[in-house]
Amino acid sequence: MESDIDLPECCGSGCTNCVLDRKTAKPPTSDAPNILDNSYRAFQCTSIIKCTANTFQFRFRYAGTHDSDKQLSIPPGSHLMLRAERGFRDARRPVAKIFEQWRRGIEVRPRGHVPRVEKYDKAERDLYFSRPYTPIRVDREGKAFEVLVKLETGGEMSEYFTTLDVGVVTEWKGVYGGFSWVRNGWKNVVGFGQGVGLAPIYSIMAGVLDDEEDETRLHLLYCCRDLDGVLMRSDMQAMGKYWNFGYSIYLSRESCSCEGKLARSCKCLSSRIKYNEPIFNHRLEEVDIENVLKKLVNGSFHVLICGNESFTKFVEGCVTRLGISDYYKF
Ligand SMILES: Cc1cc2nc3c(=O)[nH]c(=O)nc-3n(C[C@H](O)[C@H](O)[C@H](O)COP(=O)(O)OP(=O)(O)OC[C@H]3O[C@@H](n4cnc5c(N)ncnc54)[C@H](O)[C@@H]3O)c2cc1C
Repeated sequence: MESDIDLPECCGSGCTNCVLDRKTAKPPTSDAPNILDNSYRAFQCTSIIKCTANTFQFRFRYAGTHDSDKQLSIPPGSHLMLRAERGFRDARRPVAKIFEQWRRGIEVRPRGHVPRVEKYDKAERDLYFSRPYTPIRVDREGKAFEVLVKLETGGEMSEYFTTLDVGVVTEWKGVYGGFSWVRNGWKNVVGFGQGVGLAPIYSIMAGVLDDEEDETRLHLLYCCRDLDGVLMRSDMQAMGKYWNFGYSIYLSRESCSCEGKLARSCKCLSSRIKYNEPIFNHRLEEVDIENVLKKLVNGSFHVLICGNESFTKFVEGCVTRLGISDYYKF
């Protein structure tokens, strides 16, 4: 029998019989049956909000009619697969106004050869492609979830997202992911997120704050290019009112006309942020990570990391040098 270790990567072809169903599919977490049972389900787009120049928040609500006894269960930190037809452009749906500016800003380049992983389910016709996305919020009763999507120039699914509008029905399946939250499992959890990599860490931390019996202390270190690129800014401010949540935002490329950058604080920035908003006009450095983690070494703690490859490597290197091996990379 094929062991899980030998299984190939997900080929991104949106197969009904997906390799992920064997690798990282999560078992149901409660007694009520879940709408998401590892087959594609219809979800209608009910809102689209522009968060930054290239990141949009989409809300999707279950569009099935025969599952009134089922609930929508998506554990924090897990992801779903969205699939779309390879021929989605043939539908010639008009581009919604909300995406016009992004589309104008992109340099349109022909798609060259994009390497594909060998198709897992060869019995399935190659009609679809799929990509994973991480819900930031789930409304169990309303059977809806929200995702933050950073549109990539030349990206196939990014193009598909720009053909969506309120009312369009999409196909999602899940639930996937290797991380499981355990209530009060650690005294402290420190999350390092970068850009849209905030999603799994945000959903886990918001879940802890919603759970009155969970007393885990949470520390979020979030990295962005500039102030306009900060996602979930007002949500983080609201979370900051909880006794067990603290955060800092680091801006690596915020332009600055004063000399504050040298002093790791900046007058131009302070005029644009709220009183006591913990936003710093410099890149996250090893010393910042040390300062947070060294205070926690005497209690149990866990580290979560989500960002691009170089960010993940940098944070992983720092925590490893501090002798910490209890960390999870999304
Ligand atoms: C577990 C997991 C969870 C995720 N959660 C989220 C999430 O919540 N939100 C989110 O926004 N993303 C998330 N992602 C990333 C997401 O799945 C997609 O990878 C992302 O949206 C890009 O997909 P795409 O189809 O638009 O780009 P692809 O078509 O896959 O292209 C990938 C990259 O290659 C570039 N490219 C494509 N064609 C060319 C070409 N001809 N020449 C040069 N470069 C080219 C594109 O610009 C893009 O940057 C997650 C990824 C994982 C693994």
